[in-house]
Amino acid sequence: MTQPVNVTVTGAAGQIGYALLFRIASGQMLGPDTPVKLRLLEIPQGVKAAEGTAMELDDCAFPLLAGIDIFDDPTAGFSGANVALLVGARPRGAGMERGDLLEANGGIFGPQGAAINAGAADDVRVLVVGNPANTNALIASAHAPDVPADRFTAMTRLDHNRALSQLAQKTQTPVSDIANLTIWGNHSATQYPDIFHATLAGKPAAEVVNDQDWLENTFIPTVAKRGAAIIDARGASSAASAANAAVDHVHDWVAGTPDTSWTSAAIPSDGSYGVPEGIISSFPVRSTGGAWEIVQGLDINDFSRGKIDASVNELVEERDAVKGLGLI
Ligand SMILES: NC(=O)C1=CN([C@@H]2O[C@H](COP(=O)(O)OP(=O)(O)OC[C@H]3O[C@@H](n4cnc5c(N)ncnc54)[C@H](O)[C@@H]3O)[C@@H](O)[C@H]2O)C=CC1
Ligand SMILES: O=C([O-])CC(=O)C(=O)O
Repeated sequence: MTQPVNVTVTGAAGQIGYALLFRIASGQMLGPDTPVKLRLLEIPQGVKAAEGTAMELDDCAFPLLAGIDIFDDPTAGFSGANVALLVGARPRGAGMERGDLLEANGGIFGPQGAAINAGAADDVRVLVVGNPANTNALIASAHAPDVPADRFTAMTRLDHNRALSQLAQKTQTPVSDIANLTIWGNHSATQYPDIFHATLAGKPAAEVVNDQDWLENTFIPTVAKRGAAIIDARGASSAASAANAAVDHVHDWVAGTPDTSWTSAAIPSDGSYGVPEGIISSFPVRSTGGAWEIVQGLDINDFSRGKIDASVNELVEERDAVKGLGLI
């Protein structure tokens, strides 16, 4: 039997945790031949609910689930972690400014980065889901100097999947026939879903769509503001779709992306496409050999350039803000 993979999930008692843990334990994230040991990390008030979720996980009798441990201490929770899913975060409260939110999350992601640095496995791969995800990932990475920076990523796969569905519906194309869509920038309303390199059954998507008004005034805002639309409709933020995207992200990171298409993930910039080095920005990415690579050599038209720059500028502002607060 293969050695179990240790998967630490923070915010395990939250709504994404509830949708995510069962998918991981069933083998959908790491494949049908890989046993997993779950390490659930919560704040003390969340431990009892996490215990309840663990009871339900037991009750599924998943053949691949090799154990569940629950922690309220990050150092213990990340000890030996091969995969770390950082879901728990401080939500924006009434009257909270962006600086307050960044500071509150710095208090979570700084210590978690340090705990990953201290005790995670050498091959640890980190996905930050908790918002503001890109900057939280930057904070965690800054506190983990011994872990290669490219192991810290943030989730824009939900945005990518939302964009796939919107384009599929507009063009009456099966999702499986769409390739090479990209989300650029921040997981925020400034993100840029880019169809200019996408293909629909091999045909250029922008030519098939041939509707700049739809692109600018329907597609981009629908994808970028989908999170708020879900909150408005459901009375709670996206949970099952966020969990699904986390499963997709880690699955592709570990197993590799198919040759037929790239995907989107927020990873540390190497300066590609004019994105300042070190910023954790969403790019077109492929995974080979267990590492993300930015797809190179794409022509960026003026429309895309403006949109990418706007979102990247927001990331630069967030980085400067957390630097100013002494969080990185
Ligand atoms: N990147 C993305 O695409 C998406 C990100 N999100 C974000 O994911 C995060 C989680 O969302 P939900 O599960 O709906 O929230 P939730 O409020 O239902 O659950 C969050 C859980 O995290 C726990 N928690 C808080 N601080 C913690 C800490 N320091 N250590 C461990 N656990 C901690 C809380 O006790 C709670 O159980 C939010 O920040 C949300 O904005 C949500 C959807 C999509
Ligand atoms: O704003 C939120 O908490 C939810 C979110 O990130 C999304 O659905 O994209």
